Amino acid sequence: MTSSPESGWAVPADADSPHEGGFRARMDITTDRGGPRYGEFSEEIRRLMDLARYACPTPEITDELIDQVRALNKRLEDVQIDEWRSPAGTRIDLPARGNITLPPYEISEGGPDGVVASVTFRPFHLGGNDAAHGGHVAVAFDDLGGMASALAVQGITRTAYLTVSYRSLTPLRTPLRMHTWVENLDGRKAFVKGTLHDGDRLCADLDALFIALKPGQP
Ligand SMILES: CCCCC/C=C\C/C=C\C/C=C\C/C=C\CCCC(=O)SCCNC(=O)CCNC(=O)[C@H](O)C(C)(C)COP(=O)(O)OP(=O)(O)OC[C@H]1O[C@@H](n2cnc3c(N)ncnc32)[C@H](O)[C@@H]1OP(=O)(O)O
Repeated sequence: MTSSPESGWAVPADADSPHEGGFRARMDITTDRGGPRYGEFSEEIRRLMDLARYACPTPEITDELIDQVRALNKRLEDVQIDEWRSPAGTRIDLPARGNITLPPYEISEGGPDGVVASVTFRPFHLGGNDAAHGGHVAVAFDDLGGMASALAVQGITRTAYLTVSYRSLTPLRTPLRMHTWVENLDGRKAFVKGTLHDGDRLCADLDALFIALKPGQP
């Protein structure tokens, strides 16, 4: 029997939710949701994705894995909550705020000169030829560009456009340096630039516009 893909999806926000338009009425930045070992849990999920990406199981092992993953999914279905209160995305003590859907990064600088982070694309971010998928590079730029603009406007911003130029292959399994900064702030518009380097080699650069949301703006 296959499980429905919708089961356990999208828990709607309730009356206690801090959600208000595109803003978080309360910035619920946490370091304790999911417990002290939540980072280890996230890392095991990434490892699962890495191993699954390159696995070639026998039909018998596929049968066995389906049962095991279904049991894990059933356990996770029991602890679903809305996006505003899940540890993934709000655990600022963990790589990429604990958000397992982002390429894991660790921020070393964040301020008026923008954001500097070490980003490591994992085996599951493979595009081809042992290099990162360009879409995943754009995801990292979107998040860290969004962070640079949020710092500059002191509020939540949304991507209006995002252009990535791929200058050379982006390696997997290698700590890379991503820098994003606001080049020009014009009212609600934050024009953001960014670079991604492997040592001295430029892998990609960013040209993006982020717009500060108005209070209550959906
Ligand atoms: C819970 C706590 C978590 C803890 C977090 C800890 C710290 C948090 C800190 C920071 C956050 C961290 C990271 C950030 C994370 C993620 C970033 C990812 C962001 C995204 O991934 S987000 C999804 C993709 N994104 C969309 O889904 C956008 C869909 N879209 C819209 O929502 C609207 O379209 C919007 C809002 C963009 C604008 O709409 P609007 O109505 O507000 O404004 P309007 O249209 O009037 O534009 C105002 C001025 O921008 C110009 N303008 C607009 N668009 C333009 C374009 N494309 N090109 C050139 N100019 C443009 C206009 O021409 C005008 O210019 P002017 O004022 O000069 O006339």
